[in-house]
Amino acid sequence: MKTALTIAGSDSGGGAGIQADLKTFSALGVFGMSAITAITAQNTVEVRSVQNIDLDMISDQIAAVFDDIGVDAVKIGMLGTSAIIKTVAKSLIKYKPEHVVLDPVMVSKGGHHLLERNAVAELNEMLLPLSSLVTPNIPEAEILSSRKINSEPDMYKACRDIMEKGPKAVLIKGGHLDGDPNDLFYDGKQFHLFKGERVETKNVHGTGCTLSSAIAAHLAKGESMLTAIGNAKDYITAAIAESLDIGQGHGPANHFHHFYEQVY
Ligand SMILES: Nc1ncnc2c1ncn2[C@@H]1O[C@H](COP(=O)(O)OP(=O)(O)OP(=O)(O)O)[C@@H](O)[C@H]1O
Ligand SMILES: Cc1ncc(CO)c(N)n1
Repeated sequence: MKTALTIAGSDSGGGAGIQADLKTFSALGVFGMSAITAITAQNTVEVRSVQNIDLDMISDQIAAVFDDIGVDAVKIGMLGTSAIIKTVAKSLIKYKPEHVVLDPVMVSKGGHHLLERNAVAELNEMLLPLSSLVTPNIPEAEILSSRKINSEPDMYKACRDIMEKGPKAVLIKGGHLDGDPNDLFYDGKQFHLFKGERVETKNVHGTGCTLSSAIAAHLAKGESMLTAIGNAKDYITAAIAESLDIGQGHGPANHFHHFYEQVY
């Protein structure tokens, strides 16, 4: 069986972070493993508190998985601090996984900072060069490219800027712009626009986590980058279309709607 490792934060509410990633891996038939970087007390409304995990514990979790089981693809989510970024970068340099999908998580939907503001330099310098694909949303792409993004043409310019930081490819998610949520891919040679159709719902908690872990799962199964992204885009669109109206805020994407239909 193919395996995927998520290096990310825990969301007690189950909609984002490690929990979203493991649900996605399972739904796509890949064996999911985790290295937890931080624990958040979180629900559909807010992040109440955050506890970062000790650096040694983070690198031990990663080493335990690589030394024994092996990893076909890595997904990286919330990293919290520049010290955690450095720790994860060191592990990636040691184990050299073939596929690394980096979701540069910075701020939660409710506005809570999940990455120290001064850690962006480390993200750029240490992790982007180790990534097969980096998947910023619009605000994250603005920070990584130091450029305002108000339209699709701006996304093309930001893709070029972000590629200069050294990832093998970039996918800017268009969900935060008006209109249909189209995501723009660039690998330094070709652009590809992955077109979406906007689902009118507030239940979009964890959609970025889900998209990046779905890409990692499809890469783990041996698909090419463009095929993996296309399949992951179909997966997140269906998971948003069937998203769950639980909690008072942004409800989560639904990974198992076929199964849930039977048990409602
Ligand atoms: N309302 C929507 N309908 C359909 N697709 C959407 C919608 N909103 C976002 N998407 C798509 O979902 C994926 C995730 O994008 P989004 O911009 O929501 O990520 P994000 O902001 O990083 O999410 P989060 O921080 O909650 O994890 C992208 O493919 C995007 O185009
Ligand atoms: C733990 C965690 N990771 C990522 C996100 C994405 O917004 C979140 N809300 N929480």
